[in-house]
Amino acid sequence: MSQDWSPGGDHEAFTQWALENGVVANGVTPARFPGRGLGMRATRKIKRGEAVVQVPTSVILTLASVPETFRSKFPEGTGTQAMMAAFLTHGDEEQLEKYQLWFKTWPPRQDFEETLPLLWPRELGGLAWPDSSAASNAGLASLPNFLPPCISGRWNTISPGPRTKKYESVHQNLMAEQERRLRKSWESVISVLPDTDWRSFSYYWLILNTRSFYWVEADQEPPEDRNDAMALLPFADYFNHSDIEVIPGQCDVKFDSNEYTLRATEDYNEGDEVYMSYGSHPNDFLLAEYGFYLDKSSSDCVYLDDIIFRDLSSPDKQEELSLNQYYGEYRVHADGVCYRTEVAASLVYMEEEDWRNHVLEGSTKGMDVKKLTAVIGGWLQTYITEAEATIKSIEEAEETNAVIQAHHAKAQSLRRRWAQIKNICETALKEISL
Ligand SMILES: C[S@@+](CC[C@H](N)C(=O)[O-])C[C@H]1O[C@@H](n2cnc3c(N)ncnc32)[C@H](O)[C@@H]1O
Repeated sequence: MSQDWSPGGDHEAFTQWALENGVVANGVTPARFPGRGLGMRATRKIKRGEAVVQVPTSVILTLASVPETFRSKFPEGTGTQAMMAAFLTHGDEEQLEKYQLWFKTWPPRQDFEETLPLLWPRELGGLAWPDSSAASNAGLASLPNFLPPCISGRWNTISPGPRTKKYESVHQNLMAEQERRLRKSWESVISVLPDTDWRSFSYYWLILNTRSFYWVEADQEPPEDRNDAMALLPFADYFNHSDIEVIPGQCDVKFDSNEYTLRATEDYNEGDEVYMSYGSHPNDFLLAEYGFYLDKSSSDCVYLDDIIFRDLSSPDKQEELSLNQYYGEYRVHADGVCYRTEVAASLVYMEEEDWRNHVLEGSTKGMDVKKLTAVIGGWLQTYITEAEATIKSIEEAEETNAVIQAHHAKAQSLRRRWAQIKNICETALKEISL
């Protein structure tokens, strides 16, 4: 009789294929974990640092696996993800034959539609795509915003402060960046292969987004855009994420021209789920990019930039922050706010000259802890008010809106995420008030 964690026939057949093709599984096997799909289960005690999976480069799927005759159709500068997703959509059966058992283990498109906000209905913050009933995203701004601001860039209770400078942020306004990347890939592919099917292409693009590993060919320099350094690794793509702290110098993943090696970053007992860390990502990033978030995570945080720039809206003050390398990326963790946030808060109440001397030379003239706490406390309270208003509006929509009712699990997931956000801000508020 099969146990409840048993992965099922397709996964067993694929595992057999992987082992026959040189993949080494050292104490781990694919298994089902409720709420996480497939993952890796320890078949014995595992010690931190042990190599648990090794994948030979002969079976990994990289841009180099895409035949030159296919790649050469695309203009220079076309992204790796776009070309690989196009190959998976169009590549001839013979070329892809050897991977068929692997492809059967991947989640269906329906799973992405359930879990990834960018494919959700517009009422829940999703976007218009070529297969949507809505032709464009016009009118989105008039709907209530249920997604966290780090994902949607939108707020219900405030207008974000202006940004007079550009800066790179990996964890804010996530959906706009995802949309930009996916649309760019789509446009470059249909310009070359106009008969490409959107649903297949976007499926493989999302498979690459959620299952790929960092990879650079042995003889090549790392590309400027990290997204161009990707490969799909059969079998290794079963690992689920946990917020494990990777000890510096003890890499959990390593590759060379022969193989990709994944090491355990913790001790495990037989029957435990063995995780890998996808990176120190806040929950909003995990939700937007991977379609899940963690109940507890020391990497979780939210950003105050939109709130802070309301109080520091003048171009002069923004110039001051920028010149001193303190422009943007203002984080709140449950244990308080980051130093950048404190520096920005000081600029609200200090004379500019005192602030500059403080930032550049450590002068304490003009500093006032009470005023600092009041400014930061006000910012955190603004976020808490937003969380409370959004939770209320999700609850109301669950009573009154048929679309939200039909997508109850998604609405509940957002409601729980907003409760986490409120808790982060409240805990941080207590910390700074001590
Ligand atoms: C690399 S795959 C891992 C294998 C995947 N669970 C499966 O069933 O094929 C990444 C995807 O697994 C899921 N996932 C990873 N870690 C998770 C976690 N801690 N909790 C819930 N889902 C998780 C998410 O759907 C994510 O997009």
